[in-house]
Amino acid sequence: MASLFFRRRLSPAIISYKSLLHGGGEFYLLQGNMATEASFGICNCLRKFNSSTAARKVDFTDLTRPHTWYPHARKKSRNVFLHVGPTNSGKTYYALKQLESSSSGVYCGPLRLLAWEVAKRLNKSNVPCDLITGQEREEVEGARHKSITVEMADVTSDYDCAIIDEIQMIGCRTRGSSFTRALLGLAANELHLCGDAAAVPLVQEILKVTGDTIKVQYYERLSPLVPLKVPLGSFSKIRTGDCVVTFSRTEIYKMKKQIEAGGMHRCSVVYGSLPPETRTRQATMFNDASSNSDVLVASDAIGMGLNLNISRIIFSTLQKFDGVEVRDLTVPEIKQIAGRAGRYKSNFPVGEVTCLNADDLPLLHSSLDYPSPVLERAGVFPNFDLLYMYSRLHPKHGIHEILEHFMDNAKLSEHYFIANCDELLKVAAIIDTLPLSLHDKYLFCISPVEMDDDISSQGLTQFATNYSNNGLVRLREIFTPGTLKVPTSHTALKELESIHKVLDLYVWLSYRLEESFPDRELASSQKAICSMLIEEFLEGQGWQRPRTKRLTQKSRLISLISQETRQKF
Ligand SMILES: Nc1ncnc2c1ncn2[C@@H]1O[C@H](COP(=O)(O)OP(=O)(O)OP(=O)(O)O)[C@@H](O)[C@H]1O
Ligand SMILES: [Mg+2]
Repeated sequence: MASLFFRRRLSPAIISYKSLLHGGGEFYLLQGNMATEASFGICNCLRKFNSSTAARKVDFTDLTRPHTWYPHARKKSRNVFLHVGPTNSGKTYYALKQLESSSSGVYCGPLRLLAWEVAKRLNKSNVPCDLITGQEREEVEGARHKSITVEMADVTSDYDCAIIDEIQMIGCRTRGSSFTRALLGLAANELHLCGDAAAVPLVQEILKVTGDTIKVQYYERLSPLVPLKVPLGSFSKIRTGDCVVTFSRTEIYKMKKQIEAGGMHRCSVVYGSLPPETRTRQATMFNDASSNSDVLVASDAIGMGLNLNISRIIFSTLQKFDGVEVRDLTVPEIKQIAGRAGRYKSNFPVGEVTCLNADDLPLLHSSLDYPSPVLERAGVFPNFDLLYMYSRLHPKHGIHEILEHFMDNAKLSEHYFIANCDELLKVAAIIDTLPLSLHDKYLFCISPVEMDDDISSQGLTQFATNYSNNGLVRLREIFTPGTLKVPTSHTALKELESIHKVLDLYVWLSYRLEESFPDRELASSQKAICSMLIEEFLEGQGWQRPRTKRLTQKSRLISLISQETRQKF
């Protein structure tokens, strides 16, 4: 972290000169683990950079050779294994076996929940494994393995073995570039890619220029998935092990209430804006046959790679609002979600899938029969070095203008598209009004903020403003510990979820600007309180409301933590 501060004080000329000399890997600034990957290509540009006329000729928006951005990986001839097949076919299981037997390695997952699951599994198998996500660093003594979210991939370290799970995400509009970065940048002797067969031709094309060897291994489902011919029709037919899928939180709570009103079942809920630790506990409760929750009501937050004890998936709708419009679910989305039913070695060896309404059945059936469309292009995004070098030629441009320029002018090869950065642009528009360095602006832009959530975006604005004014951001300037309460309404619940996001953002920033965001511990303990209060709300939502011993203890714990926190501050 000291290097961050060091770097902020360096003059731009020194940075470019040092990048020139070292050709990448020395500075640690970027997304995830902040590893910069100044490229051979960039280096070639930089060799000319001392001459300003030559610099002006360099086109930093040329992103046609992203494989050259990772000199460390290019020094290796990697053995790449593509494990592809339908859901629940043992792809991740096989790759993890290789990771477990390797001398050092990294698992890169698309979700925090999956990174947690893998770290837990490796540690349980006596393979010490660190957990690293944007907001967590859990280091285990003697660990030579890491389980991380893909954004955290370190492209400057050497690994014996690396896994990128759900590689088809390379085609994702927003996060695809993080998968491309890991694919091109991980310096591993063995690189295992798990996912949908739709990614095979694209990965093969992309890796033609890297000198790696590629083997493709196809997998079959380990247990059957049966599409039902009849719809569920009514919640009175809900059974233990069912998972009802719907896409808005309002609908999730409405359906939970309807199902529980029947008096036969108790529901866990999983959806995107619940704190991840709450999602895991809700899923664990549903998985645990001895708990009183036996039905799951969830959004597509359960859709990727997770192993749940689901017997039957019931789509309440096959449409979702994707932030821009209401649209039909895509074939891969339907398959991913349906694939959560009947997981191999779970309580339900045969999975079933159906819809609530008969009208949706034809689309469900045809989607399950249809192969996922082959991916044609992978996401790519300019790294900080490129943005920075470009900014040196256009010193008056703010980060918004720079990003827009890259979006409009990037040169790409036929296998790539430039990742959508609408969210970054929303932050950039606010951050540009503050007197911050490009690097700091970039950090705030890539931080995990949801700009459409008022509380979350206000939190970010406040953090950035205080940071810019004082260089120091104390959490209690915007948040009074000890004031959190169990929500009594859905509006209050939503507010608490947003407060959790702001605290999560503080923790994220504290890992990157450690001295300026010193209250990580307080933010983490308040985050834990938020999740506990949310869970208490969820427990109180049921058809029975037993004030169990566990609940009372939990309440006591909350008040203890609050007291402790109050004493501390
Ligand atoms: N050979 C095996 N022995 C025991 N359990 C296995 C084996 N193969 C897979 N499993 C178990 O089966 C379940 C599904 O496997 P896995 O998660 O690897 O599937 P996947 O193909 O990666 O699915 P998805 O596409 O949904 O991610 C997991 O719980 C896994 O632990
Ligand atoms: Mg998997």
